[in-house]
Amino acid sequence: MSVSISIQNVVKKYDKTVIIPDLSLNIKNGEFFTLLGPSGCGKTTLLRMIAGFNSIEGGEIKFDDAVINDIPAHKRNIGMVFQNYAIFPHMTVKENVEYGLKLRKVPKDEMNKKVEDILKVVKIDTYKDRLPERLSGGQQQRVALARAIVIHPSVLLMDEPLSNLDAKLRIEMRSAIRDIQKEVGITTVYVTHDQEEALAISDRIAVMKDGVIQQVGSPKQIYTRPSNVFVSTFIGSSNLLNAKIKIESGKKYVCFDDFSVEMTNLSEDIKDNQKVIVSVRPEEFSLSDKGIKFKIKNSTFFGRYINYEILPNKDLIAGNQPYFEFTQDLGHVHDFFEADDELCLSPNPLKINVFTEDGEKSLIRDVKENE
Ligand SMILES: Nc1ncnc2c1ncn2[C@@H]1O[C@H](COP(=O)(O)OP(=O)(O)OP(=O)(O)O)[C@@H](O)[C@H]1O
Repeated sequence: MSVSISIQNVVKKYDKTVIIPDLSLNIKNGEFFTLLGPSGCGKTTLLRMIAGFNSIEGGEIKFDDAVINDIPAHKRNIGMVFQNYAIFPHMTVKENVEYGLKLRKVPKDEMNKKVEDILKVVKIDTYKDRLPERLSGGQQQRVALARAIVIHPSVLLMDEPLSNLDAKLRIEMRSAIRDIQKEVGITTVYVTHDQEEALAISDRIAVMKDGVIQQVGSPKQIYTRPSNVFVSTFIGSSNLLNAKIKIESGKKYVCFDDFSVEMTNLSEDIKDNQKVIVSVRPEEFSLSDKGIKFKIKNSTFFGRYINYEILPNKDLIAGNQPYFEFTQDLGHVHDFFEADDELCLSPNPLKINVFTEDGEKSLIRDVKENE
């Protein structure tokens, strides 16, 4: 039986070093939930706390209503899939998948049926008598997945399961994993530092930094309405511009040098003259007669679109990004810009995000840190 996971005020320390100071999170039953963040932010540490491989120095973790802090890993009924497939090399595919059921002393007929079924679900039934050395990386990861889910775990935990696969196979496997998870319906916690993978695979994502959750939301919420500058730059690319708020006759504007755009979704408490950071995604700019002036530094042709590295007036550059980006879809475009060309770009006021000067808080109405 799949369960919900409630994590309340958990603390993780290694000796005196605090890795997770105080973290709370609720994961719904059947949900595909991803922990996303840069290397060292504590994703694996948290996953191992849920699994029971790491001690918990404060707070509690519950599966449904039961506190599991002191329940040993082998009694938590979890399935795990790791980056290095961790399947037994001397056993066939079928034997690997049977392993957990044999440990649980499942009767032979029932075991055979379960193994046959799961091998079909993960689409490796035709290789069932092969040894792992004769399987591709993707097929080996399917075996690891089958072995994890055949025992009907309450929770499936996956730690960077696609890291060892090449780019094309990663894309193929991430949709396979998503389909399989939906079919079996097991609550899944997935760890990755790959933001594109997280966007493609998850129902919800928690973005972490230094052991602290920055935002929880659906991929769309996190991408379109990040709750702070860190999330906005960690997920996808964002151009960060210094700007100032102008309020005139009840209308609110974001001003960049001599160009301004009216915004209708800024929060109520925003002040006239307030300094802000505006984050604009490369696809949220459009060419315009009036706009922010940029100079082309470089371009990269991707076939379907072209990506320009561009630079504005240096007073507008917030943070230390070496260049800005502007993406042009090539569907209707025939002329390309060259290095040193100048252009005016207008940001789309419905799409851009506005943050406090310190980058910590969104100033867009109704942006939530936790949904
Ligand atoms: N056994 C340990 N003893 C001491 N410190 C540890 C231990 N395991 C992890 N850490 C530290 O805890 C922090 C978080 O590590 P963790 O592996 O959870 O990060 P992560 O977000 O999963 O990173 P990655 O994406 O690189 O795997 C790091 O600073 C790491 O050095």
